[in-house]
Amino acid sequence: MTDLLAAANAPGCPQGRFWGLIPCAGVGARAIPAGAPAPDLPKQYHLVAGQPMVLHTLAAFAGAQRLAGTLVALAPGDTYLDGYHSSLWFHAQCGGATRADTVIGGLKVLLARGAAQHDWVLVHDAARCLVTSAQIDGLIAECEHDSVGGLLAHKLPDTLKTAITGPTGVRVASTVDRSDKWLAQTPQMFRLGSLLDALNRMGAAATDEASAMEAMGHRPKLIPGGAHNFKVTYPDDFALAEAVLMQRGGSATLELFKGKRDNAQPVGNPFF
Ligand SMILES: Nc1ccn([C@@H]2O[C@H](COP(=O)(O)OP(=O)(O)OP(=O)(O)O)[C@@H](O)[C@H]2O)c(=O)n1
Ligand SMILES: C[C@](O)(CO)[C@H](O)COP(=O)(O)O
Repeated sequence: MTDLLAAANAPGCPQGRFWGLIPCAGVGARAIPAGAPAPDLPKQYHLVAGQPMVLHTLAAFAGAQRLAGTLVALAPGDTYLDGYHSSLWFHAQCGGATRADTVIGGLKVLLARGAAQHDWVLVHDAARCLVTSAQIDGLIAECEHDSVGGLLAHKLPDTLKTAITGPTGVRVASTVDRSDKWLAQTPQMFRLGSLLDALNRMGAAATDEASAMEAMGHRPKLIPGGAHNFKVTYPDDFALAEAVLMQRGGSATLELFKGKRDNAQPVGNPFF
């Protein structure tokens, strides 16, 4: 079994390898409490359960069995991760003004470092720090033989309203049928070349990878991801993420990166 998996990830494999890509170049404006000053660091570096949020995300990717490597796409000038090294991920300052720009920059770096057009890429928000290695491997297993690819998503659990804003405030305009509604999560998994083409065509209007693929006429697979795979977006979300991580034990991230800060030597990665 191990040999089979190694072969599936070998360079030149016709089925393609699997790469992680973590857009990590946002500022986290919605995570700042109303009236509070802007923090020194963007939200992905805030401490959650004792570690910078993105390290929890990276721990999940480091634990996924099928990935050949993971790229963290940082904003230009962001050196926060310089002291952290792992054979399983690397980082590059290839971020852009929008999430779509950052993903496009990351895809180009992967291609420049030897990834193939037909390789698969799993794009995942740095700020979605509760994803598990099992979910990442599960998404690969569900999508690797699909002609398009797919994404983790959560079937809408609540009644859905549209709103209208008028002189008496924000009021309900209508109630929408929720039977076919899902919340898009990440990772979102597509062939690297197809995704780059789709994002280049759609540009910043693509708030996720799937919407760019949809605009090309594709129908990505929806794979249930669960309520815990939420994106830390608003101030209250930090406490929720911390509670889930502490309930899980919270130690995997700590163990994985312990001692890797300061004077650590880069660890050789066969692909980078
Ligand atoms: N130009 C950007 C914008 C966002 N992201 C990343 O995309 C993910 C999801 O975006 P979001 O939660 O919206 O993060 P921010 O853009 O930082 O948040 P906000 O919109 O509140 O400023 C985050 O990991 C964020 O770092 C990115 O890499 N490049
Ligand atoms: C990619 C995403 O997390 C899927 O829900 C989402 O679209 C990101 O949107 P944001 O506005 O950049 O947070």
